[in-house]
Amino acid sequence: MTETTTAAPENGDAPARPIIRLDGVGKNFGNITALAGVTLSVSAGQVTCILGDNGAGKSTLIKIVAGLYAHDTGAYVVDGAEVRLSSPREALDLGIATVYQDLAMVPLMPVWRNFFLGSELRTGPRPFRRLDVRRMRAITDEELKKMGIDLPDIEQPVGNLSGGQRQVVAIARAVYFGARVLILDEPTAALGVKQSGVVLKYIAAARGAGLGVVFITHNPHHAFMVGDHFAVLKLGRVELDAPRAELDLEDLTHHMSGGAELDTLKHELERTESPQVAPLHAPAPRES
Ligand SMILES: Nc1ncnc2c1ncn2[C@@H]1O[C@H](COP(=O)(O)OP(=O)(O)OP(=O)(O)O)[C@@H](O)[C@H]1O
Repeated sequence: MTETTTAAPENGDAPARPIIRLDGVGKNFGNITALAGVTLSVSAGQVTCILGDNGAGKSTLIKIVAGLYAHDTGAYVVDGAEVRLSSPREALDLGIATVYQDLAMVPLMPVWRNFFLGSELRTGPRPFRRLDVRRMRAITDEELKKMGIDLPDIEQPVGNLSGGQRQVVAIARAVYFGARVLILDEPTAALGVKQSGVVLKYIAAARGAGLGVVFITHNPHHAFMVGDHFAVLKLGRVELDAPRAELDLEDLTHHMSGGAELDTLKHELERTESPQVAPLHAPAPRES
């Protein structure tokens, strides 16, 4: 296989204690079971990919991890202690940051302003405190450079950036504000090949900075470029849970494309082609 990968090197060391562990987690909405018995770990310096089709339960899972939903069953463990989060703020305080697809950015505001959105730095004595524009610009510039992101002008509105660049700014922002776990909700879903590559590169950079990354995606190719561990969700359950060493891109694609179901369907179709089914004949020409 010629696929280039940027996965973490396997060094044979015993894995460190995970930052996050879900143990048999379930969530119901009325009589709909969105998740059931989900067990999953996220460790520092590792990219955990969560794949699944529409309705598989990916959003519900990240909303539990991000503190938006409380789980109904099982345990959510952070740094070895069981938690029950009741807001995204609590998740952030534990170092768990989520970058959603819509990114929560203000398109007309400059890049540096979006970088500090909601956590602006201020200067001067009360009650005359004002935004510390100089320091926010300098930090944004420095942090983007640290991640290897080269934007020509951090004064430009964030809406002028490409989708991939905006994702990358959001990743750098989460790293700067102390994330230990970064949850990325389908960051490459709306992007072309080149822009997806840019985002995948910075997912690898976040892992390189020691973060535990949870990468939600529909795309097994993207997952396999950066993933250290893969979980495929199906109808709310973990259908496949494997470290990189135990599978290849073909296995992952097979699982994602409903490979097992397609195999069954193929066999059923073969059986249907039996002699009981009368062959079709062209109607005899009508006599005039
Ligand atoms: N707030 C809700 N109320 C009722 N049912 C819900 C709610 N949120 C999710 N569900 C149901 O739970 C199941 C899992 O949905 P979820 O959105 O987590 O899947 P998903 O994998 O993120 O799908 P997609 O890729 O389409 O976003 C689906 O059957 C969905 O209809």
